[in-house]
Order: sequence, then structure tokens, then C-alpha cells
Amino acid sequence: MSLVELHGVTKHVRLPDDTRLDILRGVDLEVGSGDHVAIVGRSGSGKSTLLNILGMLDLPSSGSVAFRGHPIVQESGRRMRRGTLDRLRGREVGFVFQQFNLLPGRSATDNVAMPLGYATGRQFWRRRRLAEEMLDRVGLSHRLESPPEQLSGGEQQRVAIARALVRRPALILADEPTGALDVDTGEAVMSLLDEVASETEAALVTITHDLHVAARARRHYRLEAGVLTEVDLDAASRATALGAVTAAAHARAEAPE
Ligand SMILES: Nc1ncnc2c1ncn2[C@@H]1O[C@H](COP(=O)(O)OP(=O)(O)OP(=O)(O)O)[C@@H](O)[C@H]1O
Repeated sequence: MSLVELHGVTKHVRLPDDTRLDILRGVDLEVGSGDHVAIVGRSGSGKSTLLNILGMLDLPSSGSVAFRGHPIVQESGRRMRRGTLDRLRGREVGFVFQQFNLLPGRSATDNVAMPLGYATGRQFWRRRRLAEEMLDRVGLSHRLESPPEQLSGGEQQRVAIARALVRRPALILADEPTGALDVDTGEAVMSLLDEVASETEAALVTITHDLHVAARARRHYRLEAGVLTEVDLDAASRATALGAVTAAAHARAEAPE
């Protein structure tokens, strides 16, 4: 059974001049446990909107969404109750964003423990310990008390990854996770995200402009003007995507200041 399943999903909004903007047009997508899916597309093609629907932060205008076979929204427009949906999202989905979205002035441990503030039982009572273990897993056991402003971009994204994973979500949604990082740091962060996702058999959906980041995924989709199509990034083009970025990184490293 798929973890998350979208069928015929559309999303439109009314603009101030009363015209209708179609953001997503008939999107079908199934993501299973342990899957790694990349979605590439130009700015404005609807990637963030699609990610928000996958993460149950937003609902489609029409079509259906199901999570572990439970209907979130059905063809008929019938929706899961708001409270049930919020609990499901909190337990099952972890988000990683381009801009990290950490709370300034709060330690790395506080930031990572934050989602456990909504947990129950053992997870709630052990939240600081679980946060420290997760920070250790992402290589930051020496930075437990540091606030984001004292961390590098790569370290901040590691904290954000630890926060996304601390509840062991079944689905991790990453929106341009390397967008604010240099090539090498981005590379290290993606390896870590891949590793921790596969350790817990979580599904990972990454949206990115970067072919190199996309090439890491098992399945690839392109979003163009709201239409999603699967692309067959074969071994050769994967190698080219990886090679091109590696070459560019080396060229930059060797270029005189
Ligand atoms: N609530 C809204 N009201 C009006 N327009 C919207 C709304 N949400 C999204 N849009 C528009 O829909 C289009 C798709 O937005 P979305 O953020 O999903 O694109 P994206 O592919 O993630 O872009 P980027 O890569 O630049 O982040 C954009 O043109 C955006 O301006």
C-alpha cells in the first residue's frame, strides 16, 4: 500500500482581478515507504503547492489525497476533520525547508525538541534526551546548546533535519534543502538526509532546482505549469548531472579569488 496517494489533484486560486490561476492540473502521484522521489521544475511551476498538499498543510481544489489508505480528502470533497488531520501530520510528516526556519535565540536542543512538545507519553517526557540523540546522529553533539545564529548554514540545516526526524516521521518533505548552501555543504547535507531517511524506512520527497540533488532520488518527476510527469533519468544522465556539478564545484574551488 502507498504511504501517500494523490489522484487527479488540482489547485486553483482567484487572483485580485478575479481571474483564476490554475496552479496544479490533474496531478497523480504515489509515494511508498522507503521511496525517494525528486520533483524538479521552474520557479512558479507549483512545486511548493504540491509539497504542501503532500504534507497535508494544504488541501486541493479537487481530486483525492489519501495517507496510509485513510482519505484526507475525497473526490466528493469530503475531508478529514481538522484535529485528526493536524495530529496525523504532526506524527507522520517532517518538513525541511531551504531557510531552515529555526527559532533564533533557542538552543539546538530546544529547536529539535520542539515538535515533541505536541507528542504524548514517553516521547513527551523524554523529549530533551531524544533531541540530543538526534543531534548526535547528525554530528552535532558538540553544539547542543548553540542557538542558530552561532551555527554555520550547513550546521543549521543539520539541526533542521534533526528536528524534522525526531518524531521518526514516515514521510519527509524537503523543499530546496540545499538552496541556501554551497555545493559541498549541500552535498554533505543531502547524503545525511538520504542516510537518516533510509535508516527509518521513511519516504523522502525532495523538490529542487538542482539536477545534482535530483539525481540522488530513485524516481524523478518534472512539474511544468502545474502538470506533473515522470522523467526517466537513466544512469547516463544521472552520471552527467552528478559529473557536471562536481566539475563546476572543482572549477570554483580552483578559480582565483
Ligand atoms: N495563495 C496564492 N494566491 C495567489 N497565487 C498563488 C498562491 N499560491 C501560489 N500562487 C502562485 O502559484 C504559482 C506556483 O507557486 P509555488 O510556490 O507552488 O511555485 P514553486 O514552483 O514552488 O516556485 P519557487 O520554485 O519559486 O518556490 C506561482 O505563480 C505563485 O505565485
